[in-house]
Amino acid sequence: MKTAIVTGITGQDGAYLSRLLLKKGYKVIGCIRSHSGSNLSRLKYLDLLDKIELIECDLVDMSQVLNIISTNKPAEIYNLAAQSSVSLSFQQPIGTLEFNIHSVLNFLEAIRILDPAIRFYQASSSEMFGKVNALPISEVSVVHPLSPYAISKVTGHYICINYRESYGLYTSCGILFNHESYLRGENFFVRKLIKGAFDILHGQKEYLEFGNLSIKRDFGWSEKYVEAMWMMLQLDQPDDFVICSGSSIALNDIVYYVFDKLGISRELIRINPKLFRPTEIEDIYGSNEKAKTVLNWDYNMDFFKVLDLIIEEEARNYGKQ
Ligand SMILES: C[C@H]1O[C@H](OP(=O)(O)OP(=O)(O)OC[C@H]2O[C@@H](n3cnc4c(=O)[nH]c(N)nc43)[C@H](O)[C@@H]2O)[C@@H](O)[C@@H](O)C1=O
Repeated sequence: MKTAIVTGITGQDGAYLSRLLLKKGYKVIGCIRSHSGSNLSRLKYLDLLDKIELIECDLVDMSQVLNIISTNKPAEIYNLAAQSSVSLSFQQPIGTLEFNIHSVLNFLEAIRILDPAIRFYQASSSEMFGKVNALPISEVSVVHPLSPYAISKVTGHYICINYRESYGLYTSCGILFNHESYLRGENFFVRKLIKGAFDILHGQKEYLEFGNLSIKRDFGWSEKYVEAMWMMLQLDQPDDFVICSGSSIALNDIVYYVFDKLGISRELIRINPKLFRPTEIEDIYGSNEKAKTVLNWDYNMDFFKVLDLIIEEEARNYGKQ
């Protein structure tokens, strides 16, 4: 039985990836910040809590990273832990950069010292390409980060490439575009919209406030995206892959779709300039050609279908949690 360590296991992707790894017969070890302070609701929702092992580990503390690897001897490590909010990174640039960079570096140093055969997956991000100069984005597009979060992801990405090229480590980076589900945190746009719309339906909110809705993003379905993470680490050679749907949608159209579908008046959509970010990507979408041909990953979900699925799940669970 192979052991996989998953950092960020309490998040949307961590929960779905753990479920996938368990189905494939792995022993799954999750790194958490602390037993008392971690939000285990997603793992509980997917009924994974008694099937995985959770270990407290401060990922910016090298000795703890060395310890978790030497004790558990993983074959694969999936590094999903991060301060993942672009918006928060503008308020907490130092904390974001420190955590998102040092955690990667600690893992790769620990792997280099303890067992260079361990395969490492890094969660890179489409945000790395912020100031877009050509679309669609591919694995060789020029990076130009527009936020502290994006800078931290560019740095983590290149640390992985450098450890691959300099030390021969097996490091693969998944460059994931926005991907959503019912398990997405409520501070992210799509879940905020759908949960908020149900709050309006149930009389808990009078209206919803958003930032800039005139921009476009490439959105997909989280459960399919985590499959690509696992597929990457099964290749003979490490490599980097863009994981995306291949087209972008205007945020306005997403909001209208959800409000219209639930029969909520569009007049209850408010724009609050305070929610605008200092810098914003106007339009971005990627090419998943390499993932489809080299990885054999398939993706053909229309994002409005994804919205339908999240709405159905919200409807089933609203008020229960
Ligand atoms: C690929 C990337 O994907 C995610 O980052 P994100 O794109 O910042 O995600 P989000 O859902 O917060 O924003 C999506 C868009 O929606 C706009 N927007 C408008 N109005 C509101 C609003 O009211 N709230 C939020 N959150 N966003 C809003 C916002 O300005 C942005 O353009 C993370 O997983 C990240 O870790 C990652 O790597």
